[in-house]
Amino acid sequence: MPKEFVHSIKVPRLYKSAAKIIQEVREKGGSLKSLIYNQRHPNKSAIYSLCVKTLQKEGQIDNLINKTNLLTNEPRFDAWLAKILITELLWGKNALKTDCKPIKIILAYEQKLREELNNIGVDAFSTSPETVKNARYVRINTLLVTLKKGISYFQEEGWSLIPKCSNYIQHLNAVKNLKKPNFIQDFHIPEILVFPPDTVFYDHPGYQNGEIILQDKASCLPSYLLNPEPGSIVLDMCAAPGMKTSHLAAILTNTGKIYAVEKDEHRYKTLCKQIKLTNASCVETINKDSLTLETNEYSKVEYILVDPSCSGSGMLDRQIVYGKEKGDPQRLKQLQAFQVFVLRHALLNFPNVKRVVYSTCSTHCEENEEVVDEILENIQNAYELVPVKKLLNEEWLNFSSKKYKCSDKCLYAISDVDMCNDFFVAVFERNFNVSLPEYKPEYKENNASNNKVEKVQEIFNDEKTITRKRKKRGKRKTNQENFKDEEKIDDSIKDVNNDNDSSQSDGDESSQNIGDESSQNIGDESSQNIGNESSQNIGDESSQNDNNELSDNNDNDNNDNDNNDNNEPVAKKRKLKIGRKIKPHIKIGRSSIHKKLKLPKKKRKTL
Ligand SMILES: C[S@@+](CC[C@H](N)C(=O)[O-])C[C@H]1O[C@@H](n2cnc3c(N)ncnc32)[C@H](O)[C@@H]1O
Repeated sequence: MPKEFVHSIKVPRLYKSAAKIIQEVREKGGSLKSLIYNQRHPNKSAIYSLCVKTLQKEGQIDNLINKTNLLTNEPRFDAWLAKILITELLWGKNALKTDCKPIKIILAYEQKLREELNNIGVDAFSTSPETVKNARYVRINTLLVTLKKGISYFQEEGWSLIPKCSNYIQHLNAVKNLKKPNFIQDFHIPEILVFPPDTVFYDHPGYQNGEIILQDKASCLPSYLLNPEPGSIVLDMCAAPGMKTSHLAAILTNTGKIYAVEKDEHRYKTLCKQIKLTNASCVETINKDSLTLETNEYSKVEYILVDPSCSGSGMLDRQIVYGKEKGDPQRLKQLQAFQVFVLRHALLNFPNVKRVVYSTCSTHCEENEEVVDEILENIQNAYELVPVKKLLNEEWLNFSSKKYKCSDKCLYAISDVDMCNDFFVAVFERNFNVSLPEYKPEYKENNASNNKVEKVQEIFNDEKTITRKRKKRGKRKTNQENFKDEEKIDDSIKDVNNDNDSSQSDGDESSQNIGDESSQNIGDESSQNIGNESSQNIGDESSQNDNNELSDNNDNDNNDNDNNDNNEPVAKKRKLKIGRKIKPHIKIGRSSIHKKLKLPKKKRKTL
């Protein structure tokens, strides 16, 4: 081929996509997993491992770029693509084989880069932990397939179920040492199966048709601890993308009712898809701000889940991108104000609620113990904060700090110990002998963000009082008036929420999905994976690329954006053969928790 044609060889799509993604993550704070799922690339796992590796090595790479003057000498070189290609060159296997111009440039710098890398040392400038490796959790969706059948599918695929352990510490050891082909049932939540970290289930037919859900154990704990009895009425106040809602529906065996409320319109659509995919027929989805729910209409609610927007600092995915975050104090205060506000609303405005669970995927006490402490002041004795240790038969290891009023009654999941995401859960139980305290907004003078939320709360309360008075007088608000009220509340709270939503979408189960792949790739196997997958792709993709330039360019344009918080592409309608639908749900032993939570059968009328 004549020389002049060489420059027309395109950069493999894998590298272009990965470069675009890390640019978005760094410049716009985008969620790594969402961005990857929004790609149409056939090998998301390869893109993910390449992006993760690049983000982890970013400090080193920046240093190498400076020392070698790469971008000064090549001013037209895209800096993000340079980072991706350097990663592939230095930490990939047999990488950078294509003859396109950017790759040729990087190869021309290879010797310098390697020399400088030796000078810098391996661990210098590393931005995030490289050893993040959690187990892979699969929740069997008992609304579509029995647990027994779900287990047997994996066994038929060559997996081998190892026996359950007799205590939690033994279980954790078993999970730490889990190697293919072994898997184990979770110690606490029977419908969760635990696989070795380097297991990929994205292409599993059961995942595609909703029979298995890739949900981290930590994210299953809130619904498990809320533990609504079949037939009861549940309110999920912050529902999208619906992982916990669908888990709750499974716990209810699709009996009773779940009101799943989601404020964000886009996320609401994802919620609806997830509910449909998982056959959670007892769920009624509501696209609304749960703070503006007309509580009279939901007066029969017995259980509430409050899983609000949070910093998401406990998510492995975030830790990969940002390292272990200290958290910006001002932002944490804003989040806290919002979290207190929603939780207080749940506890004090639904007269028949028996139990409320509050959860975050945050490691910050500002979003956890401090929220619970503030709430404890408000609720007086109308609720008891239940010691989670007891609910879990003493089989748990990490709890909230004793230096707070909530003491060690709340649960912490700690990734290094519990082999799942970091999570916080508090369980409140109603004491029907004490009437609910009046719901009064507090005004905090020295805290701007709190003021903002308290102001919203005041508006909200004023509106409620007006509504009540109007109702007493037999007057209903016009739709227009209602709309204006919502707007007012919305505007005031917008800033607080906007902040949260980007992070909270990373939050939750995210790690369970691509997260798992990340972990599978990060550790020892990372370089293997990057190497294998990317070099495999170079050839294929560049040839694909040559023919498909348009689709390549439109990578981000025509996406369905089906991803949820976990970045699971939900609602894939393809019906795959595995696992014929099996109607009813098997019985799962939750009686121990029910026994622990001795709830009065008689409900007192309050409010
Ligand atoms: C942490 S995510 C919830 C994850 C969800 N529970 C799950 O397990 O899939 C928080 C969600 O709450 C929503 N949200 C925040 N403020 C809300 C409000 N006032 N009313 C309803 N939804 C809200 C956010 O848009 C976001 O989708």
